[in-house]
Amino acid sequence: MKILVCWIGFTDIRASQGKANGIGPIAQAFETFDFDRAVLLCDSDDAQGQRYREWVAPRTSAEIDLRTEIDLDSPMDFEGIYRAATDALEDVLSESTDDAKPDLTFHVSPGTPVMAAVWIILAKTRFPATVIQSSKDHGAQVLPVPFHLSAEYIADLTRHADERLVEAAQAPTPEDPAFESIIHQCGKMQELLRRARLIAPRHVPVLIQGESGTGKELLAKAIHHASPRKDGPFVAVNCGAIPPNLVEAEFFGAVAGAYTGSKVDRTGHFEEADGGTIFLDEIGEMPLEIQVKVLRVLQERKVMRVGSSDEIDINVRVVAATNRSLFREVNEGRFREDLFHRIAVGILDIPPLRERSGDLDPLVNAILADINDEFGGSDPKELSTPARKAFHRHHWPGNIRELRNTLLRAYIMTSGPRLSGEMVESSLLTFEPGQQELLHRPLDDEFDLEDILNEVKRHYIQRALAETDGVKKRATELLGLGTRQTLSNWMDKLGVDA
Ligand SMILES: Nc1ncnc2c1ncn2[C@@H]1O[C@H](COP(=O)(O)OP(=O)(O)OP(=O)(O)O)[C@@H](O)[C@H]1O
Repeated sequence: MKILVCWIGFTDIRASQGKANGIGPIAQAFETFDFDRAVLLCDSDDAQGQRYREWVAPRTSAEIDLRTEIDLDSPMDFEGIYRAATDALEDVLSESTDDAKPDLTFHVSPGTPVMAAVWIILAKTRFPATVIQSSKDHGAQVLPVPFHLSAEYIADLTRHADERLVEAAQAPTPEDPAFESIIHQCGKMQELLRRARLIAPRHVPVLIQGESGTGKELLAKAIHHASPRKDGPFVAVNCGAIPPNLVEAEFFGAVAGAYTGSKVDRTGHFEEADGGTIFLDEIGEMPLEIQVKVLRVLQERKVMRVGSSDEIDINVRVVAATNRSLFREVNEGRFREDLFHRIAVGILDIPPLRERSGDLDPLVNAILADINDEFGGSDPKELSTPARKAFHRHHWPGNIRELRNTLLRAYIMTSGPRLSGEMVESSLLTFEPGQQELLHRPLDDEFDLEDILNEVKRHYIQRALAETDGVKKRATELLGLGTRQTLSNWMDKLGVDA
């Protein structure tokens, strides 16, 4: 269903009265494009609108939906124009079904510059649409609007929401033992956890963003345990790992018989999490049709099991996590903007390990202590100096799970009391940024040449320092850098510790 939405402008009215040089922008659009329906907004009197409709209707096969008596204070009344346009669009969308989603076009030429500006804002944010314009010389044509207002607008909104949260709590943050399991030392993690402690006790949804294995679930659990819901359940759901035919039943439950073979009622994850926290991991993978239903559950605080019409009250806090940019997912239409705003109230970005200068040693120590507790019994193992150096030499892109698995592999293979350098080396899965991988990264929105070059520099500086026991003069020679000062400058710039 192709729908044109626009104001009836002065030139259109004059054209219909035979007083303009040409047929006016709306009739021009009808000559170039086919529409099923045209929603025409008229801020002049009803009679004038009706006369225009009679004049323009024979020029198009589109059904004309004329909306008159729109009261504007002035042709520059931003608020009135915005409200009239969004009311009309909400109306149009409410009449549509999922199968017949309207394909919207906004015509920016009829009307005032403020009206044109509002169409562009709406087309790039709440109501994605094609924008067209027309002129006497070139007729009607699509107007390219090649920027992503939506992503910037969302980022800005969320930044403000975030700033407000931080400002609201400049008071010292309560120490909570729930966060003790998150090993850290670097400033970035300290700041992140300060904010997490502020958000945890409030009943606000949280969105945790970070690369795979950086500790998103660990942080989500800590938030739950530091909240008044700590005695309630913590239910973790990996949104990307549920078979499509079961998604609905998994989230909302199902009554016996709703599916072939189901003999008993099934409780959904939202119900399981009642009184506690539901952790929606990889929320970016949630299918769009489930997003609508999750949104409804969050708004109405009720779920309906598949096959039942009874509503069940639920009281859950949502903590969601993603390792992809949800801004981009929203912008590209894969994630609903309204759900994004529902869940992204407190936003926490976990930095990858490569940006956590100083965190490697405490993490290695803590993880080894954990492994010793679990497997060591009365014979705990420790790291030899070469083993520790081997950890420093390795390029850890960001993944703490990988660090843990490497330690565990080395531990299991070591029979004596001390993990050797060779054992650690042989336990490392070589994810080093080899030439192939470095030269074949996708040139997508994430690509940043500067970042890649810095990654390489950081990697070799860390290796040189590890191999020379931190003797900068030697490391400078190994790196072929000329002077020690150059090395120090690079280290400062890249955040590498001596
Ligand atoms: N700061 C930390 N201190 C101690 N252990 C950590 C830390 N961060 C992560 N870990 C450990 O690393 C492993 C991965 O963490 P977690 O599962 O929380 O990551 P994730 O970001 O949720 O991963 P994914 O994106 O794959 O779901 C877990 O064993 C976790 O306990």
